[in-house]
Amino acid sequence: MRTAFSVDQVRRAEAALMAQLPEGELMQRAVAGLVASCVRHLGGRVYGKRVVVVAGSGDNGGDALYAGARLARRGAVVEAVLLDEARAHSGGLAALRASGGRAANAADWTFGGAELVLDGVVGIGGRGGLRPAAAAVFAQVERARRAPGTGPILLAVDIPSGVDSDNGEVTGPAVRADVTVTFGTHKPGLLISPGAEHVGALEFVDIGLTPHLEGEPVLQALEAQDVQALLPTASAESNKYRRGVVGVVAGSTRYPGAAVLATGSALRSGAGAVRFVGESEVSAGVLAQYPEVLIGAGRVQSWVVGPGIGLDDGGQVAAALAEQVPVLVDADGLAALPHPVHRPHPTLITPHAGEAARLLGDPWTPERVEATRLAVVLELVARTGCTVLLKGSTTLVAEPGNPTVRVNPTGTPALATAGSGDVLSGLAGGLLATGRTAYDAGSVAAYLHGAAARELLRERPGRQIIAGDLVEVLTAGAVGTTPEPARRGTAATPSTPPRAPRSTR
Ligand SMILES: NC(=O)C1=CN([C@@H]2O[C@H](COP(=O)(O)OP(=O)(O)OC[C@H]3O[C@@H](n4cnc5c(N)ncnc54)[C@H](OP(=O)(O)O)[C@@H]3O)[C@@H](O)[C@H]2O)[C@@H](O)CC1
Ligand SMILES: [K+]
Repeated sequence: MRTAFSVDQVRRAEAALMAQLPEGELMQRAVAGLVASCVRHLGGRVYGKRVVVVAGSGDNGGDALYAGARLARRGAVVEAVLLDEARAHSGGLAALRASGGRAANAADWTFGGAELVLDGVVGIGGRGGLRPAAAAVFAQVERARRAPGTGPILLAVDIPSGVDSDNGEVTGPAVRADVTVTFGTHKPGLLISPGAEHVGALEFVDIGLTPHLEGEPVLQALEAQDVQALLPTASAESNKYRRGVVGVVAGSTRYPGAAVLATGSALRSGAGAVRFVGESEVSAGVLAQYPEVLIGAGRVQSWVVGPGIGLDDGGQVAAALAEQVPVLVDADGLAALPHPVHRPHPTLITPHAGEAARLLGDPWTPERVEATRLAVVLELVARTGCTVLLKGSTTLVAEPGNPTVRVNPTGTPALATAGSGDVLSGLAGGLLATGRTAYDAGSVAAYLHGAAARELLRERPGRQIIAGDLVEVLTAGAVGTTPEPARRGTAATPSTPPRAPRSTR
């Protein structure tokens, strides 16, 4: 499980650890890891390489300047761009100069080419977007990166400057890195969109902070082995009723496909059986595709209600909520959700940004939801009393009474396709029938759903995924539970899901 902690938690842990260490030791640990990463990204050869260090006035700038100094000592040609010379990190700047590096003021600087650019403008002390001087520097770097030929690798120190560490919000210009090297713990802003799209490949440097991090993490990201452990296992005495029956109320004559997709993925969720309830024409379509489905009302261990049902004038949502079993409400069903929901059984809702905005009401818009996803998922939990899975590029799952939000690391923009949400609902609803909590069912389903898409993209890069393909590859337990190697992101293609080479925190 990867976890992420707030700036406050990091600051307290840092103070506790620093009290045990000689002055400057912690920063030098961070710098050592940073330099190792720079060397790797320079292809192992530093001598003669041109490195630009963009340094702000805090310790993030200090990290970058010390790294520049070490690279200069190994023969790199290092130029520091200082955003505020008078306030630059004095130790770092002195070290850089002593190692033969040059320093320029941002106002007088023009980019003359480099193999590597370090973003040391701000780290966890940053507030808001890049200020104009820093924005102008990175605009030059961006132009060089977009020009034909090989532009520099842009490596962010701790967090891409302009991204809010605590929540991934980006309220102004922000660095879009190829690589981010983060220290001590992951920060929520590295894992949640839109910030996550600025990170590139995420690398983690252990500086010994972990034992000092107190309180619950802000975020958890399941990893392959966590998902494996949370999946239902069929035992020798399993039968379909023991493994759980999931009831699906989905589709309509207008949207018959939603019924087929949600049922198909529910069948592959690990539940023992799927019961479908819907209009007779729609039921016939489902049965034609999946003869193993039970048709019509009956006992279930969970309900999925909402995908493609259209306007819920028949009280289908209310009827499901009245039963003594876990319920997942999605899509059209969300419009009929009487909230706050008061029931003693797990209730999972799975809105996308538009549905979330509608649930929250004025002045929320889908754009505002996308920009402030962490705050939104927590607000939805508070208002509805449900476990909430907020769909999107970095799907979040939050539950009442738990301060830790789960973020899904396997999402891909390729999942933004019609019917994809219906597949997710069937899968999560099926996991609910097997006895998983709403929190686990939602986060495991999101993981497998994303992993299925990645599987398809691996088979045929660039393919257009259709929801039916996802159903085909979704075999809970078989898909997406093998870790992938870290990949390098680029500015043009937003970050691959963060995967740290060495990481528990
Ligand atoms: N914690 C740890 O365990 C370790 C931490 N380490 C490192 O320390 C970093 C934290 O350093 P930090 O506390 O000095 O803050 P930092 O991020 O450099 O920013 C503060 C400065 O930025 C400025 N500023 C603010 N917003 C701005 C903006 N939008 N645009 C431009 N400027 C802006 C603000 O200026 P002001 O607002 O006063 O004008 C202030 O001067 C951390 O990320 C990591 O890299 C490692 O060395 C070791 C282990
Ligand atoms: K930075």
